Amino acid sequence: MKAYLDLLKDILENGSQKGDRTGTGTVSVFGRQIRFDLNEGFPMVTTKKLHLKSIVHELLWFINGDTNIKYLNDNGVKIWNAWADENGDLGPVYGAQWRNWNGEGIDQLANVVDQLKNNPNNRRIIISAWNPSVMPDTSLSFSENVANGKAALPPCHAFIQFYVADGKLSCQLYQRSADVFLGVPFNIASYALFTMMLAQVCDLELGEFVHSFGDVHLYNNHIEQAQLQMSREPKPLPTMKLNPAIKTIDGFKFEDFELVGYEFHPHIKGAVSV
Ligand SMILES: Nc1nc(=O)c2c([nH]1)NC[C@@H]1CN(c3ccc(C(=O)N[C@@H](CCC(=O)O)C(=O)O)cc3)CN21
Ligand SMILES: O=c1ccn([C@H]2C[C@H](O)[C@@H](COP(=O)(O)O)O2)c(=O)[nH]1
Repeated sequence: MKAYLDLLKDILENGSQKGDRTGTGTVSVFGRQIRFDLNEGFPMVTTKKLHLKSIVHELLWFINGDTNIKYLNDNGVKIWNAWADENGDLGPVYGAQWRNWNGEGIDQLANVVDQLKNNPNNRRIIISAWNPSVMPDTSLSFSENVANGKAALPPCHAFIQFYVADGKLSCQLYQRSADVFLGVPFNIASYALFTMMLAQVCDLELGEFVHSFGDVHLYNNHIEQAQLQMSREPKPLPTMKLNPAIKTIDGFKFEDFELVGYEFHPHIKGAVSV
């Protein structure tokens, strides 16, 4: 995970101080890209312990088209609680856009599976979570926006393209806004896993996960945590095993994933800016 540590260093060395919506303030750079060959191990950050359970449940929750935190909370995952309304709703966030874009019955994920299987040379194999018609009004609260049919937060990982060459599946994500200490380690593992799941159900080998960033920032209250990570030696990457019996993208359950050989340095706490 040298690419991740290099990104932290780049932000600390080249970043500008920038205010932000949450009021915390960040050190920020614009326009960066990191890439991971998925044949070289599963890209889990090793310089702090990552909570894979939250990552897997969140991904299954997106795939289910779910936008209420109940499923996450029932499985002990609290990472979306701060933005949900009193009923647990987040409005039309990722799951809604992936499986039922704009409420129009457009299932982008099913279309991706179909194209990967039947038309892999296609240059239009895309999922867009970005939907201008559900952008929140930032002068209102999260729950007021949800009540108005808007998303509590606009998507950060917004645009995903898949690519097949030589029988290998690659994925590129455009992330418009990236919390490099808390969100990015989750996002890398999540999209690596998503690519592996799609490769399995579409009978493809693994290619790369390419992660492109817009505003990639370190919150000012995460600087010491980032420096501690940079002082640590990365460990070899683990291997992710998927239950080979699963042949549909909707067929995966939590028990179908096994991470083997994850070596890590101790967890590092950091407050999330809401
Ligand atoms: N400021 C901010 N950063 C984010 O990364 C982020 C948001 N907001 N809002 C929407 C989602 C929610 N995400 C989150 C929220 C919290 C954690 C977090 O607290 N992580 C801790 C605990 C992990 C756990 O409980 O499983 C960590 O140490 O990684 C991670 C991702 C990613 N997104
Ligand atoms: O998957 C995610 C979701 C969110 N983030 C971060 C990026 C920003 O720090 C905040 C969102 O705030 P905006 O003002 O809407 O940009 O959440 C992430 O890194 N990964």
